[in-house]
Amino acid sequence: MYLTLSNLDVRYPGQTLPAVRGVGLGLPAGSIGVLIGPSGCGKTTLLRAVAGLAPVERGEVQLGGACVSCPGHNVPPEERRIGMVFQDYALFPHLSVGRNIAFGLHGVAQNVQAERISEVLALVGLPGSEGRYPHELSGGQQQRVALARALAPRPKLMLLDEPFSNLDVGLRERLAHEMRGILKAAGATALFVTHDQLEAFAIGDLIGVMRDGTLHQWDDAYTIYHRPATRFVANFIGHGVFAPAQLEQSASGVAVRTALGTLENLTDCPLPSYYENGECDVLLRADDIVHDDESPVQARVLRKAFRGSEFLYTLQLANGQQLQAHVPSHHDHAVGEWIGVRVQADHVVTFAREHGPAIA
Ligand SMILES: Nc1ncnc2c1ncn2[C@@H]1O[C@H](COP(=O)(O)OP(=O)(O)OP(=O)(O)O)[C@@H](O)[C@H]1O
Repeated sequence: MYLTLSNLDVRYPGQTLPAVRGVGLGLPAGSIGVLIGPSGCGKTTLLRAVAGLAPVERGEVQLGGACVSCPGHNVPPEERRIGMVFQDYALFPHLSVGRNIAFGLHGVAQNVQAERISEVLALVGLPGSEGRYPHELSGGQQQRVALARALAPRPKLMLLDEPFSNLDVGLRERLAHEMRGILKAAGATALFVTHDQLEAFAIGDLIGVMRDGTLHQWDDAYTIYHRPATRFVANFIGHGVFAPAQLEQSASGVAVRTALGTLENLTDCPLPSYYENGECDVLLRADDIVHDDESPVQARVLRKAFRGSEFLYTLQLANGQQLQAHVPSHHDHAVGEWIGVRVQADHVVTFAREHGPAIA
């Protein structure tokens, strides 16, 4: 691993509880990790701790095989060789683009500096922009200059904290893809903070879902979505419901009985063999529920949200259980109508029964 965090606690002075607690993760060289979670869960604090800008109380930060924050040993932020990009661009308005980028290259011979500036400007898709000024650039262009400036000194690690949050939605989505391409072309290892899950999926090789200072899961996007480690992750990412289910032994192993039929471990997602009284909740994602006129199971349309290519239907079974389903938008059913549904899930994920919110 290129960046390793072990059992990290970060506590601000005067606070009784650490803002980050017991966080461990590993980021391979050249990979992009994304931290996502509700406001105040500690994403920025974790990023700042990696940079050496927030007080680590316990645990370790290793970067490129060397310890930068360990008990009794703390490398100062300016010696960690970390590049940072924040939401507010932070370009110097009175300096040209070239001079802004040169700022991170002090001590470098002028001709080498000029070469590197033109190289990183080309990398971020703004070749030849050395002489322009920040006020002559759009928000997205300014953010790309900020990225070029952070990349110019060839940092060991890039930290990006909600770099698109000041941009409008369409631009954010495009820039998220561009940003991934740029970081990959630069061979950078990066840790990125966002609260937008589509942005996280677009950018991250690995995604960390945080809550209340703890890291609930650190995995690739597919695993986070299809095999959430906790109810919180299941709830926070994507749409779906927790449906009451009963664990039972079947001829081929363990299965769960639900109001929509019995589900077995269909692929590589083993079902636990025990829950108290066999009672559990199964996660049914909106894309696990298929609209099928032939199905004997009927559900009533409670709500519908048009999403272009599909509707997100909120449905209710005769027993009152709610479901959500993504249905191609040419199946335009009215609220109150009964439609046939069945489960088509490749992953069966269960959690201990909890009488919390039914909609994930
Ligand atoms: N300098 C500080 N001193 C004391 N407490 C702080 C400080 N900075 C942040 N906190 C607290 O630490 C917790 C985590 O904050 P942090 O900014 O890391 O969360 P976040 O997940 O990045 O939130 P957001 O998505 O809103 O930016 C919050 O409870 C916050 O109030």
